[in-house]
Amino acid sequence: MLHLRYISAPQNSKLQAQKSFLSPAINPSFHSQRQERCTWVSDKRSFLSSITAKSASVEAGASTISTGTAETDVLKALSQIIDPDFGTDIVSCGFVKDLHIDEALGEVSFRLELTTPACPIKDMFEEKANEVVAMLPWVKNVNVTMSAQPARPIFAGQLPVGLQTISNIVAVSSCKGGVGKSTVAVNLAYTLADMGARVGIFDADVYGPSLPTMVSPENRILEMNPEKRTIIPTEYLGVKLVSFGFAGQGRAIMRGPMVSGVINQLLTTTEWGELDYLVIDMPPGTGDIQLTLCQVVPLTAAVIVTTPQKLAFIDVAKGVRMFSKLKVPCVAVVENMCHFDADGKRYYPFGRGSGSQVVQQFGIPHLFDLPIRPALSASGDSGMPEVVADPQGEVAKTFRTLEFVLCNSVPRFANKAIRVKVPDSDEEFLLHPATVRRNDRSAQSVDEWTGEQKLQYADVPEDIEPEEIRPMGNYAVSITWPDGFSQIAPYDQLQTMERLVDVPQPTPAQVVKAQSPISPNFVESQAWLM
Ligand SMILES: Nc1ncnc2c1ncn2[C@@H]1O[C@H](COP(=O)(O)OP(=O)(O)OP(=O)(O)O)[C@@H](O)[C@H]1O
Repeated sequence: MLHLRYISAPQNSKLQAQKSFLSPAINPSFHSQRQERCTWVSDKRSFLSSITAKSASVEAGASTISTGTAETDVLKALSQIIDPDFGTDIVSCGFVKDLHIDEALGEVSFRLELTTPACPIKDMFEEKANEVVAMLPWVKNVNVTMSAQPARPIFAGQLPVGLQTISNIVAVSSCKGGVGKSTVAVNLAYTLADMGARVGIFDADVYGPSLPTMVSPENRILEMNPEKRTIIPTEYLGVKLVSFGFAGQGRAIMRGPMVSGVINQLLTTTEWGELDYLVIDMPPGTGDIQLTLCQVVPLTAAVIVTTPQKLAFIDVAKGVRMFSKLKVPCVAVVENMCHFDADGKRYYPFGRGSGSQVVQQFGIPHLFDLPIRPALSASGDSGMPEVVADPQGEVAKTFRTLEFVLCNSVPRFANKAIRVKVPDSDEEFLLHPATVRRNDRSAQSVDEWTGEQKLQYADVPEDIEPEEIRPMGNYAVSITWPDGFSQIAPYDQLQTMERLVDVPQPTPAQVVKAQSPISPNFVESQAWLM
């Protein structure tokens, strides 16, 4: 079942991290001879798909006509529900908001605010929340509403205004044309939208834009805001759309640098508004145009589309390497047109195995097969994505699983991170400061005798920053936190914590901006090297 997949391979590090947070004290070796260093870095990139448990998780003040016991009952009941992604209960995660209790009438209402509106298990959360609260003996009526946290800006202050309110930017890429990249991009975008996310599609293919054929917006020409000199996206079924094909120019005859300029202008001057996901339909290939695009935009994740031919493997490998160099995680490979069924048999007209070879060789966690389906082609040509035309069909099911994988594989990026360096082993990784603080195993955080966790998840603000990090011999670092707490963090323990994904190096323009007084941390961070 889907639920099982949710905690599959890509989540291992998270689960391990949570285990170390929740379980009794681990036994780090205090005699490690490694010389490791911690650096405090901050690149202004906000956490994607993360939670903010800044304050007490429930707005207790909002409760009405309730006794403390009733409220405790409700919270206790809700704390049985564990978010498999964070390994923590939904109360500690800060998801429960606006709790209202009328004990006399037996009425309870609250809102569950999730990290993303496209949360694949939101229905499960809603159902479970209803169920556990309804089981309380005095409860007669439960009213649960679902909502999502607002989009979080990425590289806030360092990106063009139009991109500042986009939470996740996902590249759908292929190394050759005609393999079905646009088909995947469009159907993925509409699946995300169907899950309740605010979505945009940017068709970055200037030479052969496919988006205008695949969707049918009423307004087929992009409008300009003459005052702000910005582009207003057109829209179809709630998804915002920008394509050169909507610029009234048709296909372009342009040289590379000019193309890059046009793509960047279209992308960065668009008023996207708040988006949970921007899906970029990349131009095919791995040349300068693609590279420039990836450098301008802080990509959250990439999905690679390929066909099963052996030859395609070489091209796909190029794509994976490009994203890997840019430190963009490839979360899935879609092997399109892999087979078709006829006369009760399955045919593989392009051979088999190149997708699984990519997955094995590059450690990409998920492979999806998309068969050749006349309906997919027809829906592409008719301007209505297949997942919209046939939401219960096989294709829609595949895309729901891809959406599920994407939402759960979107890594937690380094916003402000502690860089742990292991000079003798080349090992270097980033940790979120709040994770480090939450994993403190001292007597102040964990009961020495029972192993019971005293420091609760929500006790540590998500945006906590260390004041000072000092090495202690070669086995640990001492971290001073703003509340005065001095944490001794052994390197062995740091190694078990959930790691953040490093982000692409900033472009010179970003560094220059980061040196302004508005965002000093970027540069300051480089000085934390020990
Ligand atoms: N699985 C499939 N079954 C049938 N037709 C498909 C399938 N996938 C894609 N197609 C069709 O193949 C054609 C090419 O697909 P698409 O435009 O998505 O490819 P692309 O890689 O984006 O191409 P380009 O690089 O030229 O933009 C389209 O007509 C599309 O409808």
